[in-house]
Parts: sequence; structure tokens; C-alpha cells
Amino acid sequence: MSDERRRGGGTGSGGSGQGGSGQSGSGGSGGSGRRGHDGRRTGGGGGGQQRGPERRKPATPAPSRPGAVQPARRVALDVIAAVRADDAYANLLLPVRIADARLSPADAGLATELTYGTLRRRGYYDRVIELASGRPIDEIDGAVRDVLELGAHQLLSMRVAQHAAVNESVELTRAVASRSATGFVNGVLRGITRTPAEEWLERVTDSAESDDERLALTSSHPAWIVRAFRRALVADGVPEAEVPAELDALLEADNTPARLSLVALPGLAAREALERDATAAAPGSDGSGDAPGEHPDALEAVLAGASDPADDDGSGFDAAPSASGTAVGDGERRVPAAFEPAPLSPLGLVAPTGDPASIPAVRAGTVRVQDEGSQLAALALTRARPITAGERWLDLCAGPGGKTAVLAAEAGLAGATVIANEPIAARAGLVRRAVAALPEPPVVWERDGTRLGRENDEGFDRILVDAPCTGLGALRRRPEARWRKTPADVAELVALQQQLIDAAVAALKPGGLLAYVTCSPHVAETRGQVQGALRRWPDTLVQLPAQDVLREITGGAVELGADDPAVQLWPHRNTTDAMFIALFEKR
Ligand SMILES: C[S@@+](CC[C@H](N)C(=O)[O-])C[C@H]1O[C@@H](n2cnc3c(N)ncnc32)[C@H](O)[C@@H]1O
Repeated sequence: MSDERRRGGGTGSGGSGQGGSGQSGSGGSGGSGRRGHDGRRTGGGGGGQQRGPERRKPATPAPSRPGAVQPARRVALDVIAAVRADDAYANLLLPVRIADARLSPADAGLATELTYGTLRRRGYYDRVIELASGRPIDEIDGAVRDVLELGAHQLLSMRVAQHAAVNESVELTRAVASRSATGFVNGVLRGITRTPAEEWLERVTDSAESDDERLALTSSHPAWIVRAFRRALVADGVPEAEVPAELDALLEADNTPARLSLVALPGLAAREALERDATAAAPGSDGSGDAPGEHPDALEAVLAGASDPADDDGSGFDAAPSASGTAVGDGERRVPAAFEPAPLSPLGLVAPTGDPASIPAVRAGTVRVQDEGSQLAALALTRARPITAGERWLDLCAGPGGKTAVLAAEAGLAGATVIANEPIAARAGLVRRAVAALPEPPVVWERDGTRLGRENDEGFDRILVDAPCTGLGALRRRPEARWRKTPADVAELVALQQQLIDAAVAALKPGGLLAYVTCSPHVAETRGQVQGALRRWPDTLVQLPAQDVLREITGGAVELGADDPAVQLWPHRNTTDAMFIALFEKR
């Protein structure tokens, strides 16, 4: 994908009003097709075959009536269309579109709920649309499908008045598709209103041909991810009888926005001070509702055109609506209401919602947005044993730098030094920004980590391999990510992860510590990699009890699964991303 697309420019499928996206039907909006529930591409051009009214569309779309559509809905549709047609990242594009449209905080919250809710639950809505229209979803034009999904979300999951949801959807259709499609949209959405939401759930459930398909549809996840989660829960020691309930809870957690989670970098910020600051500031804020994802680095990523900034970065960046603020630069930022100490991380703070950029320490870089699971992963390496002054550490896969900042802050207090490595230049830039507030920021290399072993034979005392992964553990933060991943991604990433582990083993001093971390619970990326590493390095690697280390760090508060040295965290159990953490020592 080009940088331009990633930034959200030239999406061609929403634009700011009537123009660009009018070409529904076979042209669609950008032509990259879309993926079905299983992640496969299902028809190019966002259109697929046309039937009924779609086939009779006029050459030029009917103009939309200016002001007919609420701006929040227009923004949401624009982002949803760009995600479909251009593989845009909703969490990066949405704040930009909100700022462009100068939405008020309330409208920004609405746009966020509309966008993220629709993207998350689109698997379920698509089946409802199929049942209501009698037409396979892939045969509905992409732009029309976007409007229908957005309308279905309002009708089935939000307390939006039915007439408003239907009428505005018709107006949106007028703006982005053919005149004849308006009748189709009106008919389908009115059909949806005639059946109560609970009955739709029953109808969708009844339409499934297997238990996995039922779960996939009702939880709005691809079936292969449902199966991967089930296997991961079993591997994490969940008894067979409890797996269905745990799986339901996990899938539900993926559909629930994460809280705002911050880390106070040790030596640079005290979380107690932040609690006081936020409490003092809170009365002026409404602190309620969802708001678009904004993280200073995420925005920076948009500007830098960083590769996959919102994808499998495992950084704990919060793309979740609750985790951050209102329109960028609108001068009305929402201060997070009432921080509390995070339940697990000694460095962490959580708030239900709010804009982190409203906090001076966040702007200064001494406090950062970071999932608690990511904090614990970094601390597992720094606190597995006492630090000796002069130690050299390597963060092998550092971009965008969330864990590097924690490592470097901890290292700085104890007289150790950190080198961060990130081969993608734009992401290496983000690492530099992430550590800029530190008195002695780490050096950042831009090298292929798989080659660093040979180049730095036994040069480091501690190495973090926070490996590129599917990111299946952070789906709650990335509403569209579940529809983009495929099983083929797993195979490709597993091979790379293995190479990175081997490079790290080579680069580690004898007696050195290695932390292998993923933000995915997929067994092939987690316990499978641990077993593989121990098989390949039987006389070299010893696995350490990461579970004990985490119990120590969290004061016993962390709830863990399998009786196993490695740690698997879960959103439904630990309210963290599903981070996996394994620790090794080199003999
Ligand atoms: C899971 S992310 C790391 C997240 C980061 N540790 C943080 O907390 O912000 C994995 C990173 O590995 C990088 N990567 C991909 N291929 C790599 C390679 N061959 N060597 C080193 N890093 C690589 C990706 O660009 C990505 O930035």
C-alpha cells in the first residue's frame, strides 16, 4: 500500500461529499476488492456482480443534498469505505477525518462509535443484510454495502432512532452510489427494522451450518480466528468444559473497547503525580463516551507514512475508541477522568476514557499510551533479575518504540544501555520519538534483525524479541484487523519469528537473558516457537519461569493459566492485550 493511501489521502471512496465515491457498481472505489469473513478477497472493485437496482445504475450518481447527512455519519462512512477499498487503517484515518470535518467532541464520539462498531461487527451485520435482502453479501456493491453495514450497526447495536438511521443511510447512498441503490438500501434497512434485534440474533444463529460458523457470525470474527483462539485457550490449560465460556468471553472482549492505559516511564514520571494532575483537571472534562483513537505516535505514523503503523505492532498503541481523545487540534480535548493505578503494572495507570494528548506529561513523552500487557512484557525482561551497571541490551524489533521506552528508562536508572533496532525507516523514526524524552536516548539501528546475530556475536546481556506477529491478541484495538489477517500470514510470520529468535540467541552473551514476546495468542506464534527454540538450541537455551517473574512484578495480582514457565495474558481475564511472554537464559 502506498504511503498516500495509508495516510488516508486519495481514498476515492468517501471523500468529503459527493464526488469521488459516486462510482458505485463495477468501478467501486479504488479497486482493491474486499475480504470475506474468512479474510479471502471476494470480488474486486468493491462491487462484485450487480443485481436488481444495482445493475440499472445511471452513469453518473445522483448528487447528494448538501447538509442532508449528519457529518459524523459522513465521516464514519468515509473511513469505512477507505478501510474496504484502500486497506486504510481506521485508527489512523479517523482522527484525521474528524479534524478535517471539525467535528465537535460529541460528534467525534458518535463518528468513532459508528466507525469502530461497524467495522468490528461487520461479519454479523453482513449476515443480517444477506437475510434481509435475500442477496449474497459479495454481490452487493461495495459502497452500498458500507452504507448498509453502517445502517445495520445503528439499528441493531445503537440507540439511534430508526427513522434517522434509515433516512440518513438513504441520503448517504445518494452521495456514494447510484440513485437506484437508494431504493435498495431503504428496502433492506426497513426490512431490518421490522424484526427486533434479538430475533435477528436467532435468525443469524439458525443460519449457521456449524458451531464454529455460529460463533464466528455471532461474535463477528473469522472462523479461523475462533478456532485459533480455542486452541490457544486449551494450550493455556483451560479445562475442556470451560473452553466454550472462556471463548465466548474472549470474543466478547475483542468487541469491547479497551480502557485508556498509560505507562509512567520510571525515573521520568511518577504515576502518583499523574493521578493528582488528572484528578485536578477532570472536573472540566465530560470524560464520557467513545472518542477516536489518537496517539501522538500514531499520528506521527500517519505523517511519516510508517509501514503498518496500526497493524501487528504489538506496541500497545491504543486504537480503541475509549482510549483517547477528540478531534485532533480542535482545542476541546477531553481530559481523562479519574486515573487509577493499573491493576497489574507497577508503572501503569488506567482511565475509562479521555484524550491522552490533553496530559502535559504525555505531550512531554514521559508518560506514554501503552497497554498494560506490553508494560509487563518489557518489565519481564528488565526485572527478571537485578541489573548490573554496564549491561548492554538490544531491542531487536523495536518499532514503534513503546517497549523500548520502558526498557531504556529502566536501563537508565541502573546504568545499563539499550540499542533499539527497527528495519523500517519510518518506524525507526517513531522509536527515536518514543525515547526522545530520556536523558540518554538509545541508539537506533535500522537493520534486518535476522542478520544481527552474526554481526553482533554474543554482544548483549539482555535481548527483547518483540516479534512481528499476527496481532490476534490486540483485535479490540484494531477494529478492522480481524478481517485482514489470514492463516497464510501465520505461516509467513512463524518463519520470520524463528529466524529472529535464532539471531537473538547468537547475539546474546552466555548467561544473558532473552525475552520472546508476541501480541498474539496463536499457538504457532507462542508455545510453538518456544518448543521450536528449545529443540533447536537444546544445550544453549534454558527456559526461565516468566510466570514467577510476572507474579513478582504484579505483587501476585496476575491471573495465569497453564502451569507452564511462559505467560499468556488475555483481554477477558487480565484486561490486557493477549500478550505472550517467554524468558530464556543462554547457558
Ligand atoms: C511487534 S512489533 C514491535 C513493537 C515494539 N516492540 C513496541 O513495543 O512498540 C514488531 C516490529 O518488528 C519489525 N520487524 C519486521 N521485520 C523485522 C526484522 N527482520 N528484523 C527486525 N525487526 C523487524 C516490524 O517492523 C515491527 O516494527
